[in-house]
Amino acid sequence: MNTDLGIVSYPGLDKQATLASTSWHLRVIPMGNPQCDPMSVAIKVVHFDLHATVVHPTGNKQENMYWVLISAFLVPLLIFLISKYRTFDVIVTSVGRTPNVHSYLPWPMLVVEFLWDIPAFLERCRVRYGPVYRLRIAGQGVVIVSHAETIKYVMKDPHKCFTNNINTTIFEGVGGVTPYTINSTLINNLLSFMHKAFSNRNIHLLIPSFNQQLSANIQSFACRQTTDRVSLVTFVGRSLYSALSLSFCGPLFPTDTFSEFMLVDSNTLHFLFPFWPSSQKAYRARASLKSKLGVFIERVGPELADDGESSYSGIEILKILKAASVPPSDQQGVILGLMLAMHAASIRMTAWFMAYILSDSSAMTRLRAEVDHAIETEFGSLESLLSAPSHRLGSHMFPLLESALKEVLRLSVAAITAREVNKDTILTVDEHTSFVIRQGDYLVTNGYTVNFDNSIFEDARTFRIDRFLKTSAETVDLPDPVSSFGGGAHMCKGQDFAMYEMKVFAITCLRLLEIEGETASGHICQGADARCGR
Ligand code: HEM
Repeated sequence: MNTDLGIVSYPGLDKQATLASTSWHLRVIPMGNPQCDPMSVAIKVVHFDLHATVVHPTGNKQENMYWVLISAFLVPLLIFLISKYRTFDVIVTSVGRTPNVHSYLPWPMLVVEFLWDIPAFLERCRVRYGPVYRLRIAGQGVVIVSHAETIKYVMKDPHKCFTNNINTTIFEGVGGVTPYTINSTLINNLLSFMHKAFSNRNIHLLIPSFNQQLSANIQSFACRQTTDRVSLVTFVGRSLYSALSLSFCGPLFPTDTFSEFMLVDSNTLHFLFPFWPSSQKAYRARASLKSKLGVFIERVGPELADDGESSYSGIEILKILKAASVPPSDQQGVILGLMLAMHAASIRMTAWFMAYILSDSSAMTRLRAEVDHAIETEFGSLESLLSAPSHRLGSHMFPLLESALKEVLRLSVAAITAREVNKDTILTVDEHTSFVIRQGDYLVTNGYTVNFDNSIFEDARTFRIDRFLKTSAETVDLPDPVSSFGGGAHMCKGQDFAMYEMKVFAITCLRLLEIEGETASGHICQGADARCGR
């Protein structure tokens, strides 16, 4: 059961099947770091359990017991009953109409089945109904599209038939902003500000402080004078979260909000389906996080009154909100919504990257060789790499790393997004097949099918570090339309920075730390064969 539903970072079933079957230890040993006492750090163990951590990154024992009971008895029973008594019919078979997924059981059952395992549900329906089909949930029509070219068309939206309500849903539904406080003009202003701040042209303003914070955070994990175990997501997430928050919002930002943030992110969908059992936990985390953001906004008050441009983009965003008369309590919700975009996918994708290379010792060795070679021949030291312009970390310098990151994104990114249909339109799948899509329906693109399609990607379910490596000096672009960063007007506004930060995290770890996967029994894994905990 997967409850880790980040907005754009849903870890799919396939990775759990291949990587999550055991509990692992990650031994982190700083290499030649004069600030660390090698005797004390060599025994330190950072523990992560891919299944329990990435899928259930947080939660206390009582709540887990609750889930165990539900998982063990009620839910299997429910699923059994659904599959036994529910009949699926293709209601309309005439050309031009979408096949309807029809159930005689009430729609909440469909929602439970959907939330239970989204990729598996979508794949089951695709096999049964084809690349375009329609569900009804609480009276709302939802059309699912699982065809590469059609997804591309929806993202590009050349005839302006689809409206993207996701940002409003996130600000209001997840951030808790009062409905109608923010309009589409304000949202567009915020998005274009984010686009500018995180574009290749401007990230040089962000990266000196980000890189300094990040390498300090990574080293401080390795130098901890304790044998406490932390999860892989925590190791990656805390390091990235505080580095980006401080360089984006300034030194007054409350970095002690990481746990609350992760809880909110993991339960994103539960804000939209409040009946889900863990929703209350998410609501409490959100209240605590927003109250700390409220204190932060109060403390930066004098900076907001300053007419000059702040060196922190987060402060400029608060100025935009203030100028639009958004009340302080709603400013907290907007900031929370933007934080989800900034951190959620990057943290989880970087954690998956670490998990994949820890599972594949030859991939780790090749990456380390590439990093060492670049540092020794081109930069001289890690410090000078970290202060170099971002374009110097491009695919020409780190072709294997770039390919590895693209492969991790292909396998791990949530390839599902939604649009509202604002006028009747025809979706064409091929020259013989097209479907009428009705105004008022929601259209959901299912990119999982495309990412795991063997006719597009050979042996699509396997992690291949050099899949996107054409020659030693060149990487291949992800085949259209499988962009992990979306497409069209709503393409990810932080994609340049996202690639950069994942690279910097990987390079810093590969250069500074000796990292080994180790099974729970203490046996050090030697590549893919060892990863099932034998
Ligand atoms: C590996 C990391 C990331 C991935 C895989 C990712 C992926 C995506 C995707 C697929 C979308 C489009 C959703 C849609 O079309 O409905 C999106 C939107 C967005 N992303 Fe990212 N993202 C990442 C990191 C970031 C970062 C670091 C930022 C920081 C600014 C960011 C900011 C945004 C924003 C503001 C949007 C909304 C764009 C709009 O609606 O116009 N993302 N992201």
